[in-house]
Amino acid sequence: MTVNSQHACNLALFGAMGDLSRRKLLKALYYLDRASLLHADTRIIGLARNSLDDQGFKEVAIENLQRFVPTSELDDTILQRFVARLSYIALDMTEITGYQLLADHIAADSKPMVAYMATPPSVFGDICANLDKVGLSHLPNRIVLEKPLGKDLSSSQEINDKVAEHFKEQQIYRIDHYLGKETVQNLIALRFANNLFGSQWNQNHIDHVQITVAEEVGVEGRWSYYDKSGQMRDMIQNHLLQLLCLIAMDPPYDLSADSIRDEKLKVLRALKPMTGERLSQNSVRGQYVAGTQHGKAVPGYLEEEGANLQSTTETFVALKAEIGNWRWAGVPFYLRTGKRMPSKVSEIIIQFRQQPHYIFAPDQRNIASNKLIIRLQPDEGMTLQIATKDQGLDKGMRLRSGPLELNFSEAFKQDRIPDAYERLLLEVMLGNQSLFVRRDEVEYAWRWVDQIIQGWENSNEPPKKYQAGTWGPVSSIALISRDGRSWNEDA
Ligand SMILES: NC(=O)C1=CN([C@@H]2O[C@H](COP(=O)(O)OP(=O)(O)OC[C@H]3O[C@@H](n4cnc5c(N)ncnc54)[C@H](OP(=O)(O)O)[C@@H]3O)[C@@H](O)[C@H]2O)C=CC1
Ligand SMILES: O=C1O[C@H](COP(=O)(O)O)[C@@H](O)[C@H](O)[C@H]1O
Repeated sequence: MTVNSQHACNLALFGAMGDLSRRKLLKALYYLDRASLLHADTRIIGLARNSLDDQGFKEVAIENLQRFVPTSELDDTILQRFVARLSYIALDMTEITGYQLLADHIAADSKPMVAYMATPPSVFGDICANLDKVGLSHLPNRIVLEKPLGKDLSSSQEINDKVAEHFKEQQIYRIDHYLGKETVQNLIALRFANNLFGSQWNQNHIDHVQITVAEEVGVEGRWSYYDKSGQMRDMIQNHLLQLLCLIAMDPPYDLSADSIRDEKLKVLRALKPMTGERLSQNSVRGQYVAGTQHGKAVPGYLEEEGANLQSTTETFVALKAEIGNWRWAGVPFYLRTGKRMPSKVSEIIIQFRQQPHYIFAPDQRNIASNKLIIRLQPDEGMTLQIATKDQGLDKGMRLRSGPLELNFSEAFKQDRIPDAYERLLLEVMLGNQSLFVRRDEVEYAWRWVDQIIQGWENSNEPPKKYQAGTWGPVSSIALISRDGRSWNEDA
């Protein structure tokens, strides 16, 4: 890709001293510079409360890049070029003082401003209002909003309303970092560039879909945020529903942001409500207790730093979701995600149906169907399980299941797969909204998630306990085995 003058911008990084900025965003920007994807005129203005000057911020950036970028990838010439782009403004984001400095700082040139809000959502409204007051809310300026966008539909609407008073939808880039993962974008290529899959992608050929996002980490010192959220709001409402949409959506008219987002929205609207009997049968919530991971003892959720012993927040969710449309009628989507699982695995399993007439040995039925395993992380790639004849004169027509394997790093000789934030920052700078979530998507996702949370709260049932280092409560196994199916064991 070449970087032309249209890609130059003034990136205003609100919350520049926070964890996300220090750990992920500065690093992603450095890698973009290293890949020659930052225009020579692009400037980065850090904004936070700490009283620092430009030099102090440059030092913070260097210190964090030295910490988070492997030494072999930290090139001194690029590092110097990168920090030369940095400047800093100290401000309280809720006060207008400081915004005029920002406006003056960037007034001298005609580059668009990208305001990245790596801050709590409680200040999004103030930042937007203040940017507007100093004349920075016009097109082509854009804003980037970090998650979480509210804790339910109404709080999300409140945030979106405040932002919308000052910025138009085409200026707003809502982050779901899963959409920036290379392998997640690859779902679009897989489905719409391969007739082999495209032609089979419906209820005639697919038996069911599984989406697993298992994390090894616990709450990592984020108790005060996480306990108000839980795995449903933290992971299902955004990341898993976005994955489900990319798997289930109809082919978009083209690759434009709104064509893709229109199709994703239709899926969210077609999700069958989860209430009453359907909710109790088709959902499991869990909370981890002390256990072991990789042979090491780890604490339970209620023993984590800052824990409230009464908490009934879920750290694991399994769901059987159904999509009420022609393509997916009768095809369950099993979703599961949890913290403190045995390993970090994000994968999507497409289990194809068997052929209509079966002619092989009765004990080999389970081999005679295809399974597509899409590994999002780690070890990004795909495996298609296919049935072949077992080799050898003595085998007769015995079947054997074997993998057709595509490992992205090996196949494409990539030394590193770019982090999601690199892709997302680049797309914002290019002004492409395809990998960002539109307001109506966020709100339909909340509608579906809210009724599940409401149902759980009404039932008064506490989450089921599971030991850290296991795949979740046993009832999550029952949820799928009741249908005569099982979670993919290769996870
Ligand atoms: N950290 C992560 O890995 C992820 C974070 N996010 C989201 O990104 C956002 C930022 O997260 P994170 O970096 O972890 O949070 P931090 O609390 O570490 O950083 C927030 C930053 O915003 C600043 N800030 C907050 N209020 C004000 C204010 N009124 N005036 C000036 N500065 C202010 C803080 O300054 P001060 O320190 O002075 O308060 C700090 O620099 C959150 O919405 C979070 O949910 C999303 C995904 C992952
Ligand atoms: O948004 C979030 O995502 C992370 C998991 O992201 P991944 O890229 O490491 O899979 C999760 O741990 C965190 O709780 C959540 O807020």
